[in-house]
Amino acid sequence: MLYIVGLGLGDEKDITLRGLEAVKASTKVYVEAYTSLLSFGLSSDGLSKLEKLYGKPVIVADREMVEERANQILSEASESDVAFLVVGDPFGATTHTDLVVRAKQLGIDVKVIHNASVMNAIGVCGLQLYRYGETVSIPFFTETWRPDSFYEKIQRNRELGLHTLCLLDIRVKEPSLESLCRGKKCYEPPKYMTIHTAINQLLEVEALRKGSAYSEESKCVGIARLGNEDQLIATGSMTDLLDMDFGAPLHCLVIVGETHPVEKEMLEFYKVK
Ligand SMILES: C[S@@+](CC[C@H](N)C(=O)[O-])C[C@H]1O[C@@H](n2cnc3c(N)ncnc32)[C@H](O)[C@@H]1O
Repeated sequence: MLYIVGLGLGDEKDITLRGLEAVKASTKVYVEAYTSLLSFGLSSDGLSKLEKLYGKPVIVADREMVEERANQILSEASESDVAFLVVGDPFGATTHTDLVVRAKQLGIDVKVIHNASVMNAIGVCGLQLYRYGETVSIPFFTETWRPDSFYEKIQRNRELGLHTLCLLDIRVKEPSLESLCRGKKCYEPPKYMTIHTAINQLLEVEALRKGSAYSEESKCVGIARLGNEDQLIATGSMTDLLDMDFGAPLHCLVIVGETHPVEKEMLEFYKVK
């Protein structure tokens, strides 16, 4: 059996009882660490906390292992129970459907155990799922690479009066991730896009494209460390949010479309000023 287990967004305690049972029953445990990272995954004792709770070793599966060595994981799962842990939900934003399809094609039983995900950002600020358009990703700009395909998507959403959830880039220079999790010296720490950087990039693209998709005055919701004890939600114009310090990662941003009166009332609770 291949168990694909969501770990949730907070810390090691957010695994469900069902998920923990699956881990305990498994002979091998992998943790996928490239679509998102938990705060405990970043600390030097991050992995050992998991290993202590599960009572067994945990293998960090970086992007290369998941994409290129999936066969190894699948062949192990064809012989015994294997747990593949995913921060958030296995099908939240970056999905693991490929692994599920391949396992099913090989006749391996698959059980997915869900958990909270970045998709909870949709409702946490009081906006309604029905009123969201396409989600976008904002990649880090470099001197020579400034991709802006998110612009048309946001523009379309805004024309329809819909909200846009923006997921912000995480850059992990592998193989630093494993060494980071194991508390060894890490030559290049992962880079997480902040709400601040995302808004600056969004405004830069608007200034170039001049399509009036949004402006400095557009209402947004900044969400930091969703699902953690110190989660922070703040709503205001892009300029208001640029003046705020949202603190430690992870961050995401919602560009607000037209609001229902109840959504408006909810947003008032998170107003910056
Ligand atoms: C690919 S998605 C995460 C997928 C993950 N499997 C899940 O279900 O949540 C990664 C992006 O979501 C956002 N994100 C993830 N966790 C977050 C959190 N706890 N608080 C705020 N944003 C978060 C960040 O913008 C991050 O770069």
